[in-house]
Amino acid sequence: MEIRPTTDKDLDVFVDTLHAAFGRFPETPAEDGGGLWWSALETDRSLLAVAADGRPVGTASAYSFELTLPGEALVPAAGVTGVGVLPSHRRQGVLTAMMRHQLVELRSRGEFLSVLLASEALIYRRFGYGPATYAQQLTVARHQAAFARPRARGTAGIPATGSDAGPDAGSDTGSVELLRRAECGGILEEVYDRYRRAQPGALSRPHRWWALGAGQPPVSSAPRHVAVHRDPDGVPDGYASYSVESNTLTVDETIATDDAAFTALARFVLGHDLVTQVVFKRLPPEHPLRWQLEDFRAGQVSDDDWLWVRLLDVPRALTARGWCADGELVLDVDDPFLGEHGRYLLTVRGGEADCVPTDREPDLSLDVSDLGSVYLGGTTPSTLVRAGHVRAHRPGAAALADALFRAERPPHCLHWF
Ligand SMILES: CC(=O)SCCNC(=O)CCNC(=O)[C@H](O)C(C)(C)COP(=O)(O)OP(=O)(O)OC[C@H]1O[C@@H](n2cnc3c(N)ncnc32)[C@H](O)[C@@H]1OP(=O)(O)O
Repeated sequence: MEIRPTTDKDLDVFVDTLHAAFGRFPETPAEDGGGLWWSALETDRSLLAVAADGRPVGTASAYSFELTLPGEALVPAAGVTGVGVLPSHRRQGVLTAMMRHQLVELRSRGEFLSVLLASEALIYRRFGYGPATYAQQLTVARHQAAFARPRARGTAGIPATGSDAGPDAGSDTGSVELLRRAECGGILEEVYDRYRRAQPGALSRPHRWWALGAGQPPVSSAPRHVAVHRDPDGVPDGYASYSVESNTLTVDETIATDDAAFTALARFVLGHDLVTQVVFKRLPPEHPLRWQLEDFRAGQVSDDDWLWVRLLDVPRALTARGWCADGELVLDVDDPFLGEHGRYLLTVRGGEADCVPTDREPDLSLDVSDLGSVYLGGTTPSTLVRAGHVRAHRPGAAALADALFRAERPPHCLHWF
């Protein structure tokens, strides 16, 4: 078997093979050639696994994204996608060969992080990926959707997300306008881009995604209503893209650059007539919306992992992010898939880290996939110690690691790719 890069000429074969791996058929291409999820594929980052008889049997690709790290650091990240192996060739090591080829190639491009959304949770840990961000689906019965009066006294103004004071749900001084997806793509792109730069765990949505309508709504051009929130000066600062079917209003995503805009948008969709429930997809864990409702049980929550993270260069990755607490930690990191092992002294001072090889006794021993899980601050190291996956070599090591790895706000990603 050979793993080879693709060119534009291979796109049809790539798409065909990938669909066959999922047991599907490629949708009929739109006349203008856009709007399909694979239209944003980067052929120079795509791989085909070809069997000895010349037949393509596996695919893997990657997008060029920017990932926001804690401390609002924007770094390049490879978004692994389009992974599939024909049912006739499974469990013969095709994926393993493609993953190895891909990781080596990413490193040769100078990349130090790769991320993916896993179709199944059992596939990617062996390749060094760990779940790092989580998303919640909140289903609210509309008859229970009354908002509580904020209990904080003396709330002045409407602070930005992540500040300590909460927004007064009733004091929005902005406005909500109802548009169609087809008429507000530019607004969505601009608001999303502002939001993602300040949100740890968020991925960029390259302009070509919006231009092609690639991916899922509201990036795709599927018909959607869009509630656009504007600040008192008329500047868009949030949106909720939604559709209504069988008395259920489903919000694809609610993007807001502050809590007040989010609250206004939530009020807007929860106030929709002839709807019995509102489903908010892909909310960040611990989102305040449940707390804002009078009836805490009005919302039903289901949790899912979202972004999986893989470190390709531990010192570079650890020095690239910002840090909220000072301290020193010795990490002993095992990377069995790449046959590597390293021990690093992580020193954090004033929000920045230094990370160098050391032979000091370790504080924590962990697999690179577990380092991926804690990297963005969405999983505490102590959880993985308690689960038996990370070894703490001294009392207090896990608590120190928790304090160090915490992000200024829980990481969250809702971009589908
Ligand atoms: C980022 C994305 O694109 S996610 C999309 C992933 N693709 C899909 O889910 C499409 C449907 N599935 C497939 O195409 C294939 O089953 C794949 C790609 C998941 C696996 O490809 P394969 O070539 O069979 O994997 P490979 O033979 O290299 O397996 C490596 C190991 O992973 C294990 N493994 C692979 N897939 C799975 C799975 N779905 N569940 C559990 N274990 C798995 C294998 O058992 C094997 O274990 P071993 O080393 O202990 O023997």
